[in-house]
Amino acid sequence: MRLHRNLVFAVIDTLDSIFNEGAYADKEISKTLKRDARWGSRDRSFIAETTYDIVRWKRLYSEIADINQHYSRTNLFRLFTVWATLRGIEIPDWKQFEDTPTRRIKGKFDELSSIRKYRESIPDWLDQLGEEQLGTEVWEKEIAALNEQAPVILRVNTLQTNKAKLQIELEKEGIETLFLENHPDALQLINRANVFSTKCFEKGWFEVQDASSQKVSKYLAPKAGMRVVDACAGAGGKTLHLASIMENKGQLIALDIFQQKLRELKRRAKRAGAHNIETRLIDSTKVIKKLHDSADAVLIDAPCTGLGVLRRNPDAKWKLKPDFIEEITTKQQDLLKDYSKMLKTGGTLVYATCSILPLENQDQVKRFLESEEGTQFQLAKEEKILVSETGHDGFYMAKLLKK
Ligand SMILES: C[S@@+](CC[C@H](N)C(=O)[O-])C[C@H]1O[C@@H](n2cnc3c(N)ncnc32)[C@H](O)[C@@H]1O
Repeated sequence: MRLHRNLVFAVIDTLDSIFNEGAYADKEISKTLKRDARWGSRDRSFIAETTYDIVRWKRLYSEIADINQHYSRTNLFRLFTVWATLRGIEIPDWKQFEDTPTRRIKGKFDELSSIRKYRESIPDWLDQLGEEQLGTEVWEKEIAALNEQAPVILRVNTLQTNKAKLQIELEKEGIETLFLENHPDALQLINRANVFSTKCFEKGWFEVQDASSQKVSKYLAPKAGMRVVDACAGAGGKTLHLASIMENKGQLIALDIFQQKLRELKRRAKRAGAHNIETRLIDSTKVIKKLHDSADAVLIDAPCTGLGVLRRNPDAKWKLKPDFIEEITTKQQDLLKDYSKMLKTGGTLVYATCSILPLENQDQVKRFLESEEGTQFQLAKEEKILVSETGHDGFYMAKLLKK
């Protein structure tokens, strides 16, 4: 592979924003990809995948390249050199690479590979927490699986089409897919491709959504005609799925504390042809109080560490801080106590996270059931999904019934 100057510079600029300005990798990569309309699909995937790789392996590569914290442009080129050398890519004789030692990279890689925190490129505190929470054997498998690239999975929008038709139409647009066993609405791409530029996407025939995430709305299993609340709806990944399960019938109330996310949800709902969604911004406690004792089903897709989706957001390894764990677990418990009040007697509550840590999952549900607010609920079932066992994102979901 020959390295092209403008693509390598695009990677370095993107890393600079992510490591030095706190930008989110996915957003920064999308921004970079808009920079040059002449870039073809190979160029774009080089930029995206190389950036993600270097973000994912930041600690390991920094240790190999002897970089302590400061990510100057010279140091970013050093990280790039480690990435390229480990892949057997020849380093060009540009002046930016003059100070980047290529000798000993492979030797240092082998040496560091015996130490988990370097091999898996993870901060000490997170490595310890993962081990404490899951046990050594499970954690080792899980963190290794979380460092792999995730497949692209689509959810067919059954309001517009069906899986077989979508597969045929995508094939006509040059995109081959597979059905996934036990995931009735899912199609997995055989090769990565920019699905957002397809006609099928424009027509609202699918959304990109991991297979584990697709299980959450099915877990709630709302019926057409019900009143359903998606309490942490964000930009609506699960709301749109709920609307299609409800066949556009009944009332689906999507809540969030960010107006901007709800605006994006509305835009996506229009494309998907989902007509039964009403968005409401939580700007005071009144919004929730008004809904007390009124819903047949409530989904709390809670904010969390996102440790189950590290394959897609590897920068979370560096952005998460130990203090956040306490903050987020307190918030999750408050959400369970406050938002469960929206359910009617006999209603169904699903609590879900994209985390693999018991302290955000089963421990939260147990604590809730032992609290005053939780006495009216009973646990019907729960499911823990590990990437190492399923190949799909790490998730947790619990179904609770209001007595
Ligand atoms: C895991 S994300 C939701 C993802 C979304 N359900 C989806 O499937 O695309 C959690 C969401 O909770 C929202 N959130 C944070 N605090 C909240 C609160 N107090 N009440 C409601 N939503 C909140 C965040 O803005 C974020 O959109």
